[in-house]
Amino acid sequence: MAAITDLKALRERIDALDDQVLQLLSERARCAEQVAHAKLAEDPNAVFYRPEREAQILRRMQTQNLGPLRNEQVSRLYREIISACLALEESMKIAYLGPAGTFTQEATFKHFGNGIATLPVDSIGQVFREVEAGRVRYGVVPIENSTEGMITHTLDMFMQSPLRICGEIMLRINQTLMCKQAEWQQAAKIYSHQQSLAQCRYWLDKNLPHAERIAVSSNAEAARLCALDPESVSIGSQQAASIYGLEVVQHNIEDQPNNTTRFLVIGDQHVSASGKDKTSILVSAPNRPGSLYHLLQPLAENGVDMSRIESRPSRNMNWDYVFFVDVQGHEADANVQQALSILRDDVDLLKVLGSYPVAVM
Ligand SMILES: O=C(O)C(=O)C[C@]1(C(=O)O)C=C[C@@H](O)C=C1
Repeated sequence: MAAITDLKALRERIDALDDQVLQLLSERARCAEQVAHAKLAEDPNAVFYRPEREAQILRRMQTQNLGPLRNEQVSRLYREIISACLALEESMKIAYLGPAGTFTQEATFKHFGNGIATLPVDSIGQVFREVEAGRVRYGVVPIENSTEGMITHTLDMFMQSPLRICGEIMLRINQTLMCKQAEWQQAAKIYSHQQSLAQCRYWLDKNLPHAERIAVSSNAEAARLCALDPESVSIGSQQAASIYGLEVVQHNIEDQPNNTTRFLVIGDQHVSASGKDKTSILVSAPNRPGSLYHLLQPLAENGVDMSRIESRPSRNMNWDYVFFVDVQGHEADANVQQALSILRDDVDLLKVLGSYPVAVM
C-alpha cells in the first residue's frame, strides 16, 4: 500500500515538474523569437542558424549535467529544443544525399533535430547544386568513414564549388541486416551500397559466404530492391528497414566496433568561432621534391595542429596535386591566420573551405 501511495506522490511531483519544464520551454521559445527580431533589426539579411552558438550551448549543458541522464541523452534533448526554437525563427530546409533511409538522413536529423524540412537528392553533386542554386540554404554530405576512408566525390566537389563547410557530424554507423523473410542464411543475393558492403566484409565472408554481393546506389535503394526479391537480404540503417517493410534479422554486423562516418554541413555561411573549432583548407602543390614539406612547415611553425591530410590529383593542369587539410582552430585565431597567410604567399592555390565547430554529439 505504501508503494502505491509513493507512486501517486511521485507522479504528482512529476506533473508539477513537467508544468515547470513546459513553462521554461515556452519562455525559452519566446526568447528565441526575440533573438530573431534582434537579428533582423541588425541586418535585414540576417542568418538565423548559428552553429557556433548551438555548439556552445550543447557543450555548456554537458558540463552542467550532473546526471543521472547521460551527456549523450542531455545533448539529444537540447538538440530538439534548439531545433524547435530555430524553427520559430526560420523554416529550415536541408538537402541531403538520399533517398530517405540513408545514413546521411540519420546524420541530418542528428545535427539539425526534427524541426526541419528535408530534401533528399540522389547524388553528392546534386546536394551541392541545390545549395549553390539557393533552393535550400544547407546540405549534408558524407566525407569520410573510419573503415573505408575518404569519400572522394565530396572532396572533388570542393575543387569547383564556392560553398563553405558550416559544420561536421559524426555518426556511429550500425549496419543492419534485413530481409522480407526470416531465412536470411539461405539468401542468394546481398544488396547494399558498396561502402556498407566493404564495412561488413569479414562478417559477410563468415556468415553469408555464398551470396552474391550487389552494390547499388544507396542503402535505401538496396532495401527497396530487397523488398521485391524474396531471395535477397540487404544491409543498411534500421530506418531503411522500417521504410521498406523489412524485418531486421541481425544488428551491428560492421567489422569495426567503432565504425563511424563523418558528414559535412555545406552552405555559404562564414561561421564564427565557437571556442573549439576546425578549419578545412584546400591547397595545391607542384609535383616536386619537398613541396609537401613546404606546405606543412608554416603550420608547424605556428603551432597549428593538423588532424588530417588527403591528396587528390588535380583536374586542372596548372598544378599537380591538391591537398585537403584539416587543422585545429578557427581561421580567425591568430596562429591559424598567420600560418594561412604564409602559405598563401607560397602556393598556387589556397582555399579556406570553412571554419566550424568540432562535432559535439
Ligand atoms: O542564439 C541565437 O542566435 C538563436 O537564434 C537561438 C538559438 C537557440 O535556440 O538557442 C536558436 C538557433 C540558433 O542556431 C542558435 C541558438
